[in-house]
Amino acid sequence: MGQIIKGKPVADAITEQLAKDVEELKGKGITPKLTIMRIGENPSDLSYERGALKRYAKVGIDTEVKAYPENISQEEFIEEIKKVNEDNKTHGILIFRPLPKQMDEDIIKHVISPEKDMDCFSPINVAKLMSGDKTGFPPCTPTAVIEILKHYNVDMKGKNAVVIGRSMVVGKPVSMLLLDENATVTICHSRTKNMAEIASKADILVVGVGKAKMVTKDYVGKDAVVIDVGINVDEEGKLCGDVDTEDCLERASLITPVPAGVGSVTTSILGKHVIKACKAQNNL
Ligand SMILES: NC(=O)C1=CN([C@@H]2O[C@H](COP(=O)(O)OP(=O)(O)OC[C@H]3O[C@@H](n4cnc5c(N)ncnc54)[C@H](OP(=O)(O)O)[C@@H]3O)[C@@H](O)[C@H]2O)C=CC1
Ligand SMILES: Nc1nc(=O)c2c([nH]1)NC[C@@H]1CN(c3ccc(C(=O)N[C@@H](CCC(=O)O)C(=O)O)cc3)C=[N+]21
Repeated sequence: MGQIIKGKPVADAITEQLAKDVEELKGKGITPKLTIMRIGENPSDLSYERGALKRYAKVGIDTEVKAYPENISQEEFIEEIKKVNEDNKTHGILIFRPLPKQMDEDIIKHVISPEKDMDCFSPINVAKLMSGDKTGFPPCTPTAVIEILKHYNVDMKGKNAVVIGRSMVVGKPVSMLLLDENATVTICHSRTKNMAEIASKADILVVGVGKAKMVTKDYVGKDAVVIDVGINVDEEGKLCGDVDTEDCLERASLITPVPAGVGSVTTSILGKHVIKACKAQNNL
């Protein structure tokens, strides 16, 4: 019988270090600041925002939310990003994605300043992620996956890692980060054949698909570690992941739950990025 591994202890360990880093910066007269840019009122954006505001109030990271109406034009939004880029008090920027349909992400991604881009939106940070350059900012959720594996002492070196999903938000970046940890990585997607068979060969299975409880025990090899990135709502309106946790527990060794899994670590990684940006911008 496997064990459920929660995100909270991981998030708490990171937050403890964050509080120390903030104190040190404040001793130098610097207050780290994050500006969140949100368009509309998407529930999953609001959930992330709530989590971030709560955590940063505790550690002392100044957090400003700039909320815009759903129908803001691309031109206006670009002007707003430029203003925040130039705001000397702001060290980090988070723009919630996906953006509404009147926006072209392939245009907007070039506007955000790479030094302030906390979630790998800028092509500069994407390139740094691909080349393993540690001066950039990898996206927070994939980084949270790696931090959870490290926290629970899961050895990645030489292990078979299977990632289901290939988006720029979850699947592709988490695959690159696993590769950096010397795992042997296989990426599955909607056209993959025999997916359960491939997945069941994994020592580490990372799932970011967006399909409630899609991953059942036939995807899970004996004693595999399963990381569930999905955030979905089930038939009863409850939050659930992409993994059928109950079903998979009999074969897996460790499984992250949803809620209280990867999502809760994402906000602490974002805080870590803000500190890193703040230090870099102050030549520390
Ligand atoms: N915990 C957190 O902090 C976060 C959680 N999430 C959650 O993670 C999940 C994934 O998000 P995101 O990557 O943005 O989603 P996208 O919809 O952008 O990507 C989904 C990926 O899954 C693949 N896929 C879809 N259906 C299947 C299937 N039946 N079999 C195999 N692969 C499939 C798609 O393949 P193809 O490319 O072929 O279409 C695609 O690569 C969502 O539930 C989202 O809510 C997202 C961000 C943060
Ligand atoms: N550029 C960008 N990057 C993202 O990573 C991104 C995004 N846009 N848009 C929205 C989605 C959603 N998302 C969540 C992150 C954490 C929680 C989280 O902390 N969840 C808590 C519950 C928090 C609560 O609801 O109070 C939990 O799972 O336990 C939720 C959702 C990141 N996303």
